Amino acid sequence: MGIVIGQNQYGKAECRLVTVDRSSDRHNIKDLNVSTSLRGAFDETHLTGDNSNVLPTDTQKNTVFALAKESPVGEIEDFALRLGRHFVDSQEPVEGARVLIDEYSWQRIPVDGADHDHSFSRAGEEKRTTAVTIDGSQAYVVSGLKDLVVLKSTGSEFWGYPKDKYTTLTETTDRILATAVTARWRYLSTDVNWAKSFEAIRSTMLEAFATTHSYALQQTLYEMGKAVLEQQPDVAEIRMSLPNKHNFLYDLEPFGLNNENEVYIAADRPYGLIEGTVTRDDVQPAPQAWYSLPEF
Ligand SMILES: O=c1[nH]c(=O)c2[nH]c(=O)[nH]c2[nH]1
Repeated sequence: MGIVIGQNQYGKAECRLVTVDRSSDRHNIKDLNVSTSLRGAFDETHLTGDNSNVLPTDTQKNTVFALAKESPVGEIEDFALRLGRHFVDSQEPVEGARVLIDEYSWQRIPVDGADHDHSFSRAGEEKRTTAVTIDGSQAYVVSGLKDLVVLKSTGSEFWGYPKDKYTTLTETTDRILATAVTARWRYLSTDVNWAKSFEAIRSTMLEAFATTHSYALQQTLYEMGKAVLEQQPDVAEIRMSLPNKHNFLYDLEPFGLNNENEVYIAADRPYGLIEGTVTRDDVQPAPQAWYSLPEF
C-alpha cells in the first residue's frame, strides 16, 4: 500500500489592498482583502522539496499589488478573473487558480450637505465577496456578501417542533427574527454586469426577508434564495449561512412588570446556525468541488 499526496493548493491569504483613484479631485477608493491559491503540478515540492514549479506565495502577493497598478481594479469579479488568468497563463505548472476577494465598503462623509471628495467612513460590517476559479481556459464566478445584519420585530413565529425531556423553549407566535446574512451565489457565465447583479440580488434578499412571514429561519432562507433564483436567470444556485441572533424576552415578573413583547435580552452566544443551498433542478452542478460554492 503506497502513500500519495492528495488534492492540494497553495497561495497567499488575505492581501489587504487599498487603491485610490486620483484621476480627479473626487477620489474613489477600493479596500479589498485578496487571497490567491494555485493548483497544478506541485507533487514534487510535497514529495521531495523540489520547488522548481513553485511560484512563491510572496510573488503571488506582489502580483496582486502590481496588477492593481497596471490597470484599475474595477469590480472585484473582474480583478479576480484578471489575477487568476495571469497565474494560469504565465506559469506553465499552474493549471488552476482560485482568487477570493472581500470588499469593504466606504461611504463619503457628508460635509455641509455635500458628500466629501476624499473623506470616507466605513459603511458597516457588511462585505461584498467573490470566489473566482480559473481552470485552464474556463472561469467560474461565485459572488456573495457577508455580515448583512437584518432584524424584523414581528412577523416571525416558531412552534410545532418536537419536544423531549430536555426541551425548555416555549413556542411563540411573535418573536424578533435577526440574523447576519452570509450568502454566495454561483453564476452560469462570466458575461455579467457584476455591480448591477450584486445590487439586485442584495435588494431581493432584503425584500424577501422583510416580506416573508416566517415560521422558521429555515423557511426564510429558502424564500430568500428562491426569490433570487426567480429573478436572476444567470444564477445557478445560492448558499446561505444564517446565524439566528436570538433576542429573548426578558423576565420582568420579579419586578411586578408585565413584559408585552417589548423588552428583550440580545444573546450573542450560543446561536442557532441555519445553513442551506437553494438550487435549480435543471442546472448543471459545478464541475468540481473546488469550483462550487465554498463552505463558509
Ligand atoms: O427559526 C428557528 N429555527 C430553528 O431550528 C430553531 N431552533 C430554536 O431553538 N429556535 C429556532 N428558530
